[in-house]
Amino acid sequence: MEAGVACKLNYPTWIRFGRKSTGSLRFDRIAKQEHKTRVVVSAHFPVQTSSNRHRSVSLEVSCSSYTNFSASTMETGSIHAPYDEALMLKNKSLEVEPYLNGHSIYLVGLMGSGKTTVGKILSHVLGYSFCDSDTLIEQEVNGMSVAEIFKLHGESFFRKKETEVLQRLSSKKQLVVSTGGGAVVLDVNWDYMQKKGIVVWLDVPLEALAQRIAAVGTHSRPLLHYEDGDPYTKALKRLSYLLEQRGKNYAKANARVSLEEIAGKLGYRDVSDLTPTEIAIEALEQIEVYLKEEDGMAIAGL
Ligand SMILES: Nc1ncnc2c1ncn2[C@@H]1O[C@H](COP(=O)(O)OP(=O)(O)OP(=O)(O)O)[C@@H](O)[C@H]1O
Ligand SMILES: O=C(O)C1=C[C@@H](O)[C@@H](O)[C@H](O)C1
Repeated sequence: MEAGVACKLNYPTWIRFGRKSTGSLRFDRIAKQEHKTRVVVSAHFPVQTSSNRHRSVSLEVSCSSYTNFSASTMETGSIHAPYDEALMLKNKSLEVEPYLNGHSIYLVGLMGSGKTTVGKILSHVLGYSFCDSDTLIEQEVNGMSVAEIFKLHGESFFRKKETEVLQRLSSKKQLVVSTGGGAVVLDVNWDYMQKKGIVVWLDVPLEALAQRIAAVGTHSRPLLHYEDGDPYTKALKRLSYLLEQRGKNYAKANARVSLEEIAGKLGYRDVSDLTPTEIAIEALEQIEVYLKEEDGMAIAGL
C-alpha cells in the first residue's frame, strides 16, 4: 500500500502523527500542482507496541481525483510509519514555547518520580537551564550529601536551605527545576516557585516508585530509613505515608502529569513501559493546557 499511495499521489512528503488518535498527511506543493489531487484522508490509529519498543501506526488513506471529486476512491490501505518520539517532543516544545513566555518549570513529586530525568529532557528541548534543588543545597553546605545534612543538621535545617535555594531561583526565568520531594509542604516555597514559574506534578503510582528506588537502593534518601524490610518494602511503606501527608500539596500544582493516564492513552499495560520522553511530551501538553486556560481567563478579564 505504501508504494501504491506514493505511486498514485507521487511524493507525499511527510506523515505526522498526533498522540490523540489524530494525524495528518502532507503533500509536496509540486505534487499538488502536478496532479491536482484532492486528498481525502481517513486515518485510523490503533497504537501497537512491538517487542523492540518501536511503535508503528496503521494509517488508512483514501484519495480521490480533484477534477472528479465524486469519483471513487483511488486507493485505501495502511501505512506503517515509525513513531518518532524525539520529533514529537520537539514539535510539542515549539508549540508550547510561545505561551511559556520564559516562565520556569518547577517539577514536583515524590522521590524517584523522575523530576531529574524528565527535567533534563525538558530543559534540553526548550533550551532552558536545568537545576536540581537538592544538588544546590548540597553545594551550599560544603558539598555534603542530602543524607549527611539530614544526619548532621536535621530535617528543619535542610528545609530552611531548601527555601533559600527556591527563593534564589525564583527571580530567574527559563529554568527547569527538579525540586526536592518535600518542597511542596511549605507555602512560602509555592510563592517562590510560582513567582515566575509553573509547577508541574509528576504523579507516579507508588509501586512504580518503590520499584525504581529499590533498583538503586535507599541509601541516598534519608526519609526512607524509618521502615524495616527490603528496599522495595521500605520504600513502598514510607512513600505511601508521605503521599497521604502531601497528596493535597502536590495537587495544588498548575499541571499534573499522571503516568497512569499516559499509559492508558498510549495503550500500555504498565507505566514502566513509558519512556521519559513520552512523559516529557505529556508534561508539555499539560503545561500548554494550563497556559491556554490562563490566557483565556486573562482575555476574559477573570
Ligand atoms: N520513566 C522512567 N522509567 C523508569 N525509570 C525511571 C523513569 N524516570 C526515572 N527513572 C529512574 O528512577 C530513578 C529516579 O529518577 P529521578 O532521579 O529522575 O527522580 P527524582 O524525582 O529526581 O528523584 P529524587 O527526588 O529522589 O531526586 C532513577 O534511577 C531513574 O533512572
Ligand atoms: O521527599 C522528601 O522530603 C525528600 C526528597 C529528596 O528529594 C530530598 O529533598 C530529601 O531527601 C527529602
